[in-house]
Amino acid sequence: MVIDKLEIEDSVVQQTTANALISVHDLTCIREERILFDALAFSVNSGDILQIEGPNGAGKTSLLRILAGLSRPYAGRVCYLGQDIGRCRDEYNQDLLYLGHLPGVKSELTATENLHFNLRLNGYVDFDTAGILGQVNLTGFEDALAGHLSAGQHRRTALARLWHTQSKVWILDEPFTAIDKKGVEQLERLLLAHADNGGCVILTTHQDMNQITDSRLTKIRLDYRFD
Ligand SMILES: Nc1ncnc2c1ncn2[C@@H]1O[C@H](COP(=O)(O)OP(=O)(O)OP(=O)(O)O)[C@@H](O)[C@H]1O
Repeated sequence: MVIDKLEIEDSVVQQTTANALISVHDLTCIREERILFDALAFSVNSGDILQIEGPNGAGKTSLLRILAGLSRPYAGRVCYLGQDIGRCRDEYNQDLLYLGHLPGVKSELTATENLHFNLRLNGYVDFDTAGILGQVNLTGFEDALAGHLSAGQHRRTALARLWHTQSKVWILDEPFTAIDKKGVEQLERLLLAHADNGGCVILTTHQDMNQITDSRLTKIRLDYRFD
């Protein structure tokens, strides 16, 4: 019987990371001939909140995009439930909510239309748009064009889908940007509740968090490298 190398690697990965939602193996990323990180290995379980730290340009967004399957690493692999994400793309995409630091909100649509569009795109058909927008303090702005909203309200429009999604894996690039203090606390509580309900959160932020204490966080630091 011939077993290809990937099948052998898959079985090893499944044994070594049986309980992990996400596992990362020997991940290397090179941009513009600069190694951002190499041989990175870690896993993320249900209940985990993982913060990727590091200075501007260290490679945090690059790592999140690789974890979300939006770009490919130079080497290494990312697995979801022990399977390479390239091999379980549909299942992974269904369980993944990725919010990049450009929040994917269309200026020419209203807050309601944006939320509706994003939830429908992710397969949801039955939801209370006004109720969800109320959760992010956008009551009264439901019909405002996103292009006319403040920066914080614009960001809240993007974040609103977190209050409805059933995706387990949340990958969030700078989710607190432009959000006021109360909104940050509200979002932190939502992230904690999501993790407590069996999901996981992987995020970057340059902002201090108060609700999510250090004891609740796992941190991975990327440093700016010149080699
Ligand atoms: N698609 C790309 N092509 C070429 N270079 C890229 C690409 N994406 C990122 N880079 C470079 O990789 C480096 C890391 O960028 P990245 O956005 O991952 O950093 P970051 O840690 O998220 O920074 P910040 O804290 O400023 O958001 C930067 O020098 C950037 O110019």
